[in-house]
Amino acid sequence: MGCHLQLSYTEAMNSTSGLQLDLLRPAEAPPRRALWDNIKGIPGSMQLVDIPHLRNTWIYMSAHIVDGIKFLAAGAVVDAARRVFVWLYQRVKLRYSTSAEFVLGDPSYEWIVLFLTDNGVWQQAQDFRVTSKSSKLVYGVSVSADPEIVGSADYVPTYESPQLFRWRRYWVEVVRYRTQIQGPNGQVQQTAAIVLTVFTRNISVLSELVEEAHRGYQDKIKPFVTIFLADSPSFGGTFFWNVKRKPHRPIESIILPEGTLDDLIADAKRFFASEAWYNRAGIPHRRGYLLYGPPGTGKSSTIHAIAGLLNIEIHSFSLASTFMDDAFLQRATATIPKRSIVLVEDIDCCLPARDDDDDSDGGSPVRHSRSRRNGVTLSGLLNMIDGIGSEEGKLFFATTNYVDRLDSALMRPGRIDRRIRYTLATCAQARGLYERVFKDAEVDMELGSIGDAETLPTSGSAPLAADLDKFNASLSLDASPDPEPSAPSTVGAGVTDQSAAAHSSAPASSPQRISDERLAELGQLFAAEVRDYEFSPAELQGYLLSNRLRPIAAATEMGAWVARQRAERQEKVERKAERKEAHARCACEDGGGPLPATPPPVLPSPTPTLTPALESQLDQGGDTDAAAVSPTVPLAVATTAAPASPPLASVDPTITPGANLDDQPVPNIPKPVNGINGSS
Ligand SMILES: Nc1ncnc2c1ncn2[C@@H]1O[C@H](COP(=O)(O)OP(=O)(O)OP(=O)(O)O)[C@@H](O)[C@H]1O
Repeated sequence: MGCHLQLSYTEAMNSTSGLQLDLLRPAEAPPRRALWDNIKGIPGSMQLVDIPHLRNTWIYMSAHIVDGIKFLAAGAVVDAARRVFVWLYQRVKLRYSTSAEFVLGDPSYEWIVLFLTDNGVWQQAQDFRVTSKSSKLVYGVSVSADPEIVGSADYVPTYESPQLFRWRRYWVEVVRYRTQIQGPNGQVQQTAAIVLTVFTRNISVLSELVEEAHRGYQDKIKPFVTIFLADSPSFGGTFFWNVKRKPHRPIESIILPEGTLDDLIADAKRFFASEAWYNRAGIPHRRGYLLYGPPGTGKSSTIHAIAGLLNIEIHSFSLASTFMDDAFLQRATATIPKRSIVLVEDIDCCLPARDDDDDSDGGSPVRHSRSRRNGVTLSGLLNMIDGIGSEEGKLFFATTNYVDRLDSALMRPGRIDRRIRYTLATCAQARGLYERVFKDAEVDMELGSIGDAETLPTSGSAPLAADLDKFNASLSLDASPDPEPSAPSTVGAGVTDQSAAAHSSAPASSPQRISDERLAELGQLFAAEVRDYEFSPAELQGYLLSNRLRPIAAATEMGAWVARQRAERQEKVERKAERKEAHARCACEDGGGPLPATPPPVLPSPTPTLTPALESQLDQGGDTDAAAVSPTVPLAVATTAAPASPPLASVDPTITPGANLDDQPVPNIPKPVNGINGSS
């Protein structure tokens, strides 16, 4: 058996030589045991060993060993070369390059991503992270030509291996990597960073690159307002600003009493233009505005429109976030770049109400009291507003629905320099809103027809019907041929369907633009149905949008809508009063006392409200009350229907007209009716 093995092995040896030995398959190689037996000469097999065979074996093995050594040497050389190259590369990189890191969450990260996109660097990538887009700014790579699909997702490359590209005459290396960082409470946050290395010793090249990236970013986002939301916890001092973009809001789309916006914009522009003066005078270069009033009156919209007009970014804080605390506010504010808006919406929401103050220790009682929900204190908020981080050309905006909850320390000049009161819509605003929604609207005769049976109220009030008749008589659309007189048909509550007749003679379904005069007339008709300070602009906008394709019906049906709203409000008031009464009855039964008779609730109509003019006088000592610019509103308590206004004292006897608001208790703006005033 052993001999047979040896023989076959010998044959194999004879038939192979040199490099061919390498091709021997393991199956053809002699069993190791046989080789071992040959060499060691185990008794019993000694007689089988012959020298030539042993020599062949040695030749075979030495060939392998030599080959192995060759491979090892080659590997060592390659490895050494690689190490030398890396070493040299690192030296060159260190000596002849400058690097910068851009961390996700920092605004500069956005600049660089966009810069790399514009320079086509991403095009070489093969590995992407896809996120559904929340903004219209495309960072990623365009992958679809379908306009329905384009822009619906972001393709952000995720590769971690270095990429080289040429910028101007320099080579630039880009590496993007993902990492995790751990917060103080053990939370883990995923983050990413981009490292750019420019191969030059001239550091100004890198800063030029960053500046170019910033400029490109600003050009690209010009049509957008960028909003950085501080809505994630910070990790080891790193802040994660969640970035959102909104298209610019045209300033004309904000309908406020005349002069309000112009005044505010002029003030902000003056502020930015007078940095040198601030520095010379030793006054911190910052300015604070408080916009206050019921919900849906345009406070946030104003800020976004101003940010768009001045081309500045908004950094917004939500004080209600559970992770917010004083230290976060301070550090996050310090990261906000110069010439930005710092926005705190609903600034009252994290602070204890004034009523709570009484329980605190004297002096400035709420100064250190903690928010009910998180670690933000009034003291922390004040430091954020006028601390070092806020001094570099920043506009501070705060909004609130509950101005009377704010501490006077917050309202003092230097922190809040101007207060602007927002009210529910006046008739003039209602008209402006109507015209804004339907300006340049193309009206399909069919949809816009005033005589359309489906759009007309079937049981309209007489004044409405009369208005409609009057309006019908003058209704015609620009560029439409004069309607042929036709037999009038009666539709709805006695309204002549002249438009329907016009429709029958007009070319079917040819949208036509409403002329400005007609638009103004329709706007007037619309506004005539509402009272001053009865509905918020947001409510009116909601109604108008639900009739966006029916401008004429929107005007003519407004009366019905208003009637419905009033009925609903009255119903709510009654329900609320019933609940209160039931509650009181229960309490009396529990306590055993007699139940006092309560008069049935009546929805106050008209709703007494402080007019903007009155508010203006109250604010004279303060910097502003922009809503008061309207000189036509008399100093009185506005009533929504009664011709005679109740005396001022009936609203709040503590308010002295013309006095500085800071010297007075904050005026007690009448409680909203059914929550329409926003302060439920
Ligand atoms: N004065 C206004 N002019 C034009 N549109 C307005 C006005 N007020 C409100 N709107 C519209 O109503 C909606 C809500 O407005 P916005 O968010 O600015 O109100 P707000 O006062 O900030 O409300 P809140 O106090 O609830 O935050 C927006 O879509 C805006 O277009």
